[in-house]
Amino acid sequence: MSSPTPAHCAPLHDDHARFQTDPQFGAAERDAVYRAIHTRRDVRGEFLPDPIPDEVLARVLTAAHHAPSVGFMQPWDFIVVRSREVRAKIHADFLAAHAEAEQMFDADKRATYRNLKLEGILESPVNICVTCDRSRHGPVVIGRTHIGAMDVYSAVCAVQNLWLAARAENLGVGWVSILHPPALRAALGIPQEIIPIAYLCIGYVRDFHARPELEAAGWIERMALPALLHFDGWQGAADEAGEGLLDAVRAQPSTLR
Ligand SMILES: Cc1cc2c(cc1C)N(C[C@H](O)[C@H](O)[C@H](O)COP(=O)(O)O)c1[nH]c(=O)[nH]c(=O)c1N2
Repeated sequence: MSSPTPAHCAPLHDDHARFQTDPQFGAAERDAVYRAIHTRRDVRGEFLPDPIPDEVLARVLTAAHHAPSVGFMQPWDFIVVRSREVRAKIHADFLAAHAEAEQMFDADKRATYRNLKLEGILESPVNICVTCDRSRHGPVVIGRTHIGAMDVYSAVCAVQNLWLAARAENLGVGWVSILHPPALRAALGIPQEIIPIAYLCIGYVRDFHARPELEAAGWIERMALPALLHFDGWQGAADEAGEGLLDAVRAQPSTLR
């Protein structure tokens, strides 16, 4: 199953045109992007074992690689993990970390926490570890001169691109962070100077949940966006323009609230 070069890429690669020749999104394209954003889910328990075709995974990884990055640093690497043996090591570490994590919550929440499905390391056919090379392109990076964590934030942008592209490919992704970093490093042979950013499980799914699973489980609800909007400063109240924006936010479909 080969796919043609996407139309929006062709002019750039063929003529090295300076500007995009077809820059405007139509309504259907816009809606497709929002659909990917709003229907993306963190997938844990719904994975199917079906293999992911190489060309599909290649598109998803290419999307990740086209994320924004500070100073165009592209600090990421992607470790594609298919080996059951390697995944089993990481899963064993998850079980240990998960048991420790349970004890960190208040006693009345422990039983709920214990019963949450929080990973699909063995059920998903592919795991991907996204890393950050903090020294890539040397010590001084445009945009990271005063806020050192910008390289890490850039690697997270790659994760989000991957997650959304995967959704558009009908692939589920689950981020697993209940792991001991030294164990993850050891299982994957990650050098000391490289930071593991995200351990992701990826695969086709039986279903995508309609809502975040933590919300459905009564753990935490989605917060109301108007309560998170500030105007001209943390303490700022909405003026007339602000009220207009708040009304527009409140008019968003109720299914998104
Ligand atoms: C940095 C980071 C780390 C984690 C997560 C996310 C992010 C951004 N999430 C997924 C998280 O629980 C989920 O995104 C929210 O609950 C919202 O649900 P949806 O992603 O909208 O389905 C996550 N989920 C999980 O089951 N185990 C985990 O260890 C983690 N870790």
